[in-house]
Amino acid sequence: MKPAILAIDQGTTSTRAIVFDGTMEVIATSQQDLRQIYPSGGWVEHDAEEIWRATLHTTREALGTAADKGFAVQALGITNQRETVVVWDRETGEPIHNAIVWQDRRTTPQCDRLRADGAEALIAERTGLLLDPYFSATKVAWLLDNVDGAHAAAEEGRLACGTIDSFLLCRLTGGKVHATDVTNASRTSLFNIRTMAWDEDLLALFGIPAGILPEVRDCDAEFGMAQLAGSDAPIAIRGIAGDQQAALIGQQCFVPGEAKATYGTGAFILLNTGEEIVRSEHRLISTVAYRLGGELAYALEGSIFIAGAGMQWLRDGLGIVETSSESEAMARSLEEETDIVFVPALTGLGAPHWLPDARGSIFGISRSTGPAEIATAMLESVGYQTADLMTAMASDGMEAGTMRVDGGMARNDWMCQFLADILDVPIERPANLETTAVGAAYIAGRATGLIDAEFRPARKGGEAARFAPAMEVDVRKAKLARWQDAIAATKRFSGGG
Ligand SMILES: Nc1ncnc2c1ncn2[C@@H]1O[C@H](COP(=O)(O)OP(=O)(O)O)[C@@H](O)[C@H]1O
Ligand SMILES: O=P(O)(O)OC[C@H](O)CO
Repeated sequence: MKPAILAIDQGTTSTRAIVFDGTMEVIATSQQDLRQIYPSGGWVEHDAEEIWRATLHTTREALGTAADKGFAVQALGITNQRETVVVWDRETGEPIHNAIVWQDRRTTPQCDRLRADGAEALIAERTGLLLDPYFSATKVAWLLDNVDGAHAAAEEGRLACGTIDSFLLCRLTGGKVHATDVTNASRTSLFNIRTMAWDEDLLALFGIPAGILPEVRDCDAEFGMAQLAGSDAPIAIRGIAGDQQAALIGQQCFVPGEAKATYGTGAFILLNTGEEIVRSEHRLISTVAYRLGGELAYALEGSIFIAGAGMQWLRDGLGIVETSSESEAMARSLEEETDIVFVPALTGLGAPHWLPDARGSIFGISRSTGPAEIATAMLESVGYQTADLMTAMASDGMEAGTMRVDGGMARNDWMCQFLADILDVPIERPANLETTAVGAAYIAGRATGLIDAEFRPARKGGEAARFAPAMEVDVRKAKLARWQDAIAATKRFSGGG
């Protein structure tokens, strides 16, 4: 049997298992959608058991296909939606509640209280993050405060908590390993990105007992062995990274100044800043990019909460598009530029605004507005939000000359061209858009010697697509100005500006 590497990519909307060979060629894939649970306005949950079942199902399928093709998986990398938290019983392994998802806004009041108490500066200084319900700490505190007996159980050491990587790792190792990696830890608001350790002052601030937290390891550490159906032997877990950091690795943005943008449920732009923690003056966050082979790198990040999720809402909520991919033909069908502006603040606004209470708006509609105009405005909103982040990065002295894109929504050629036009930079898209899984497999493959550290997988798999800016300057400026007006109006309407 030939050696192979398995990546588990547990995303917001689906769980994927992808098997790669030593040259990062895809051997087998399996994917299962994940149910979104909306118990109340602004609340978003996932069933952690469903995530676990999907992990078992997809890995079994992918390992089976790989075996049929003569491949035996020898290393496993995990990558995951970040910030989403699970609290579980150490004894039984059972979650005490649904996972609270990164998009969930229920802890806005807690964040407001902490801000009023003047905690924001300390949090920013230690973690590189801002005070926002997006990050894990207030979600964990909410679970401990709202599930019967949880606080006492946590104090007595009977509970464990972690991001999705940590929950899956615990399950995959039969409850033996309670750990996470530096990238996921850096998203919690509890991890000091200078000392690279949990921060006691922050734990006290958020009211979280240290005993429930996982041990933090490098991305390419030894994380234990997984016994999976479909594999004769236990598989070494040798890689963990949050999905956006894994995409940065998968796109090989290893040199300071290199950046990528991933368009999935949300959209996340990460720019490698090397050994330096770059502090943004424009409300971007500093985060850990990776620690690989002992080398620590940081990133500057802009986080957009609604990208593909907007298209999902048009499909599942409004029913005005049948499939996400149909939006491309709809945008092409318009005979002239749309001047409709859609501010998709469906779960608040992320960077650079950070307004959890903001809600969406659509400007400029008329009797002739139909599904195609709305879908196009939704696609354009992704470009405008990206432009805001690129402007913020440039103002912080970090200019990206080109942008490497990936994620499910980057399949949309119309949107990639609009990105090139509105950002006025070339857009590069790799042949394999699953760069998140590539990144996770690359970490595990490199750690086990199955792939060479110098190997650059994004260059593989055929020609990457390139989209060159083609929009007239005046059109671009007018469009960006209209977007800024719409943002200002949305902020005013939401009481934030
Ligand atoms: N051709 C397309 N045009 C627009 N949006 C798309 C297209 N294909 C997929 N999407 C959107 O991309 C998202 C899926 O991307 P994916 O990277 O799998 O997300 P995640 O990792 O967040 O679960 C969905 O929100 C979907 O609506
Ligand atoms: O699951 P994705 O790809 O939408 O990524 C979610 C992010 O990690 C949230 O920070």
